[in-house]
Amino acid sequence: MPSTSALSRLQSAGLYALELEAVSRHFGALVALADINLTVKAGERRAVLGSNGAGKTTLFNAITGDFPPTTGRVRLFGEDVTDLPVHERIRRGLRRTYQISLLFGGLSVIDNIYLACRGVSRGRFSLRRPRKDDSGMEAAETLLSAVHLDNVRDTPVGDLSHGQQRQLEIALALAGAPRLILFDEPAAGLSPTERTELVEILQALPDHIGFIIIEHDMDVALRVSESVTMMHNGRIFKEGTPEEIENDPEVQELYLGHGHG
Ligand SMILES: Nc1ncnc2c1ncn2[C@@H]1O[C@H](COP(=O)(O)OP(=O)(O)OP(=O)(O)O)[C@@H](O)[C@H]1O
Repeated sequence: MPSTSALSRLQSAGLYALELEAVSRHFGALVALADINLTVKAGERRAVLGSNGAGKTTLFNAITGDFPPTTGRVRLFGEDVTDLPVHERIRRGLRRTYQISLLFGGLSVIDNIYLACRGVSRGRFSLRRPRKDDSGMEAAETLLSAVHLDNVRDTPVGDLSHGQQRQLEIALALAGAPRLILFDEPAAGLSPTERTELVEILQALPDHIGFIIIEHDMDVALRVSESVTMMHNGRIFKEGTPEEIENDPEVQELYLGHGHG
């Protein structure tokens, strides 16, 4: 993983983690994304906001390749990945979390993280129980702490609270060497205390890991991001700093005034 000084070199060299050029996505006659131009710098933390149906998840699907764009180009770290499958984008450091849980409920917390670490490593996979000095296990222990789950290390995932499961999903997204993570509504269904913990976890991520967060909770979204993209009807409606977006009268009229967050 690059260090912080490597990050500043990348940024001063003008390297973008993500560049979307005239990206659109149609579902039959429905235009879910229309002519999206978006750049995210290496290490940048960006919130994507917008009301239901604005196109936020479709945007994530276009970036990951789950649903490739109908037109337009997607570049990751300077490389055109528009025609590459999902796993090739993962190899290049892209990760995502989903609104629905994809955890192995019968396995322990540490085993879920270990499997994620092994899944993205290039070594041979073994069904034997890992040794303590297994490098995948060391990485898993580090991620366990990063998401504040040390106290439930050996607990079956099915016995975790909803909030702990969301924290575990973040650990899985951190497996390997992520450079850009897409978080899809990580605060959904969390209690106020769990939201505070989520903010702490996201704020403490290493500087070189950039992320884009879709989040209806404005407080969470604005506290963890340095830039904000507002979407409306499949288009980018506004971009700015969290302060600019929060104080923008049009944003307030369109979004904040309608009971979101
Ligand atoms: N697989 C699909 N097939 C058909 N229409 C789809 C599909 N996925 C999304 N859409 C439509 O595209 C539009 C954008 O949906 P999208 O899920 O991206 O919005 P969103 O901003 O993520 O909303 P939410 O906040 O509710 O998750 C909506 O009109 C939705 O119904």
